[in-house]
Amino acid sequence: MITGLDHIAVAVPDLEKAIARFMADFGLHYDGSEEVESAKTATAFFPLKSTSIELVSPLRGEGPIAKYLEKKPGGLHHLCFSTDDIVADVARLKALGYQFLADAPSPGAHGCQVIFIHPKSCDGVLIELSQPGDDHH
Ligand SMILES: CC[C@H](C(=O)O)C(=O)SCCNC(=O)CCNC(=O)[C@H](O)C(C)(C)COP(=O)(O)OP(=O)(O)OC[C@H]1O[C@@H](n2cnc3c(N)ncnc32)[C@H](O)[C@@H]1OP(=O)(O)O
Ligand SMILES: [Co+2]
Repeated sequence: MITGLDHIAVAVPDLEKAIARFMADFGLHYDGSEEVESAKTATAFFPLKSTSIELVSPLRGEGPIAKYLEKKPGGLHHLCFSTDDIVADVARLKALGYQFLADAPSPGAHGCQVIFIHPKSCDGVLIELSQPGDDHH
């Protein structure tokens, strides 16, 4: 079931510039970057008490964030909820009529299994569900 808010994602055109901004201007702890090949997205995380800010950026100019940035200079991109049983939550939400953007969870950052719900299923907000991998502490 949903156990918490895993992260809020901000789409940025220039990941390095945004990392420097969140470190220098907002004093957040930069926890490293990760290029998620399967999602064609470059990510950088700034853990906060019990959640994180995730920066998401095109990977080599490609991926869903590239498309998103064609229309907007950047912005709040998605909410990600942590779950301790992503398969059960997908089945439950599908039965409630939510449209998922994939048939099954796929690898996300930090070895998590993730899946997305179409914005039109949730008042225009893109929702991600994320289940930590086995080695997640
Ligand atoms: C998984 C690695 C990492 C992690 O946390 O571990 C990440 O979070 S990676 C993040 C990037 N990956 C994704 O976003 C995957 C899911 N996203 C998608 O499949 C697409 O971006 C999708 C389906 C949300 C939109 O696809 P696309 O842009 O090709 O379609 P449209 O432009 O036609 O958009 C359809 C409709 O949705 C609105 N839209 C698009 N993006 C968002 C958004 N982030 N939040 C809210 N609404 C969004 C768009 O404006 C269109 O609305 P309409 O009214 O029809 O114009
Ligand atoms: Co995310």
